[in-house]
Amino acid sequence: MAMSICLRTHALTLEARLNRVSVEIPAARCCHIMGENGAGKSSLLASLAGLLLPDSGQVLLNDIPVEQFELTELAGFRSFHHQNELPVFDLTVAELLGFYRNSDVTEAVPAILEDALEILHLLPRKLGQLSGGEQQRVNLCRALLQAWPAIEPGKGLVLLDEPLSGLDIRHQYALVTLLRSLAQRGNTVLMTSHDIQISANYADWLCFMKQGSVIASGTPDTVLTSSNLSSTFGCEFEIRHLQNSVQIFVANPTVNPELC
Ligand SMILES: Nc1ncnc2c1ncn2[C@@H]1O[C@H](COP(=O)(O)OP(=O)(O)OP(=O)(O)O)[C@@H](O)[C@H]1O
Repeated sequence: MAMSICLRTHALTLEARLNRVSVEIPAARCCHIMGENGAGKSSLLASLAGLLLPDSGQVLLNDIPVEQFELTELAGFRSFHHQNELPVFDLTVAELLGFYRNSDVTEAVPAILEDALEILHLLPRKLGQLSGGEQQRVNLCRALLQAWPAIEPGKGLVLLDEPLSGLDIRHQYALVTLLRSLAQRGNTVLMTSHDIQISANYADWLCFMKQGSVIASGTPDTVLTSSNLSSTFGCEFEIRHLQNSVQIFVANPTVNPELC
């Protein structure tokens, strides 16, 4: 297997966003970061990408401080997908992807990406005329295409902020299956997620955040507990283990009784 990328942070601190976060993300795994709104997931992801400088602490990428990499060097092997970032101007999908596609990539959309994201039929369309979910798929394709020469042989780092948001259920499952297979090739994949059910079943590694801190991280069989879920999200959960999957039920959602 190609050498894969490992990420580590040491006491990463960013005022009111990250509070001395020390966490290790294993190489060649698909890691899902979970937590309530404002927990610090996007801030951690952007710091790991080398795009957000901490007030103190460090991000190490294969044991090298991330700030020692030139941004152009990072862009060659690291994909970064933000939420809602498609440009508003009047480009077609083909024109946008053309800007980001590395010249080593010969296909308009590599087959493995097309299988999951279904982009080809959208190529002639204007960006401003796409639905929200179509825009999200194009945006994900753009991020992966940019570093595809590194990702294809399993040497990439893929960081995606809420990639499931806006996708229909079929595309959600197609995407998490794609991401798991990219990790199996050797890529290190990290994504934030609000879908506990999908993350419980498709992550190799889970990271739970609360109020700027990582409160648990590890393989699902070690950290996917009702106690960790309850500390992270502030409601009660029941976890049922089936033969090949895990089902999560919210046992006691915290809502205003007057609304029931
Ligand atoms: N650019 C910014 N400047 C200052 N504070 C910010 C900035 N962006 C986010 N924050 C704050 O930092 C904290 C963490 O935000 P972050 O976006 O990392 O959370 P998140 O876990 O990704 O949330 P969500 O699930 O809502 O996307 C929040 O309190 C947020 O209000």
